[in-house]
Amino acid sequence: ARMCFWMFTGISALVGFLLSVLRPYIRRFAAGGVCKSNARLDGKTVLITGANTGVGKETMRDLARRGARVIAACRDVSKGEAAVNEIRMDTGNEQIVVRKLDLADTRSIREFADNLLREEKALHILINNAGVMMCPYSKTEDGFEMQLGVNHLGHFYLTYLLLNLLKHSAPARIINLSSLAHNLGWIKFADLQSEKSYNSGIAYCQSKLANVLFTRELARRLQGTKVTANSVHPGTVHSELTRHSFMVSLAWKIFSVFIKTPMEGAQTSIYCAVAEELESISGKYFSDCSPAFVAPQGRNDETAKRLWDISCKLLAIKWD
Ligand SMILES: NC(=O)c1ccc[n+]([C@@H]2O[C@H](COP(=O)([O-])OP(=O)(O)OC[C@H]3O[C@@H](n4cnc5c(N)ncnc54)[C@H](OP(=O)(O)O)[C@@H]3O)[C@@H](O)[C@H]2O)c1
Repeated sequence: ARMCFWMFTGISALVGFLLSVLRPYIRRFAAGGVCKSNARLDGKTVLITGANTGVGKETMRDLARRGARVIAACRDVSKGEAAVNEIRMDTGNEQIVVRKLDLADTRSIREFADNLLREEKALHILINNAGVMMCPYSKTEDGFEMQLGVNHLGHFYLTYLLLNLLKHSAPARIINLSSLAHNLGWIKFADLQSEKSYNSGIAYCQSKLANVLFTRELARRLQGTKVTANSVHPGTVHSELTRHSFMVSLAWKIFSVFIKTPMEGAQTSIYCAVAEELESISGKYFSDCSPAFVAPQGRNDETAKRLWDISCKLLAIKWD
């Protein structure tokens, strides 16, 4: 027992020492790609969902610095106001507004879109960023499983309602926050809403795969419109996303040296929003500001079309 104790202590000390020496190098590696574009966004309007915290907030900070008018769509307006006030002070940009949007309620999405269409003359960049991960089983106001409902169906519906404005404002860009987790996902057509069995991890991966498939099919349908659609993996990022899973939250803390800050995590969204070389690139999936590997199930056009049709049916919309 004494030998085990000393071995454990020795190995821990060695690992601790190595980590402290290597920390700056690991951090540089973990930070990933950086958006190098200096493009300005004066006169452009950007909408970011879930902009009050995490990746969305840092994306807002950067795009506000570039002069954009930013609409921060948040389900909790007071949290949104706090984030926006901080960013107004930080960037000097006074053209940032908060609007209420609950993606777990199609009535809220409709109200949000109606107001936006009344108030805004143009929309150049839509960033479907909000997300929920591994929450206990629950349903949205419309009875959809929460992760599918918020991460996929909510953004699908929002995009549908705002698409004409984006087309009128073209060139315009749509950016959907997906995840590396899409690799582990599959679309459970026989039990899309996880009514027969629910696993919070499987449901999250399914919703993130749905983001990739939606982007793919949307890009195909948008050909020739000068509206592009791409999806993004922000990296593994310190944020509030892990709030529902103690184990994931613990893992994030233990491996924190490998995990991006929200500003590092925002780089790929920012890149997709502003990079000049992406003006006509559509239907791709990006990570670390570069095109990245898409799992075979995320490249399946049949699945993408089937998911599209089912999403329209669930939302009772006709989107040809
Ligand atoms: N963090 C990562 O490691 C990671 C990795 C891969 C992909 N992603 C993706 O990146 C995106 C941003 O995640 P994050 O890390 O920044 O997470 P976060 O800090 O938890 O932020 C998520 C945002 O979504 C909002 N939201 C949740 N449910 C909503 C609803 N029903 N209606 C409207 N807004 C809602 C949250 O609002 P409240 O503050 O009011 O809850 C919050 O503003 C997500 O789509 C996530 O899946 C993150």
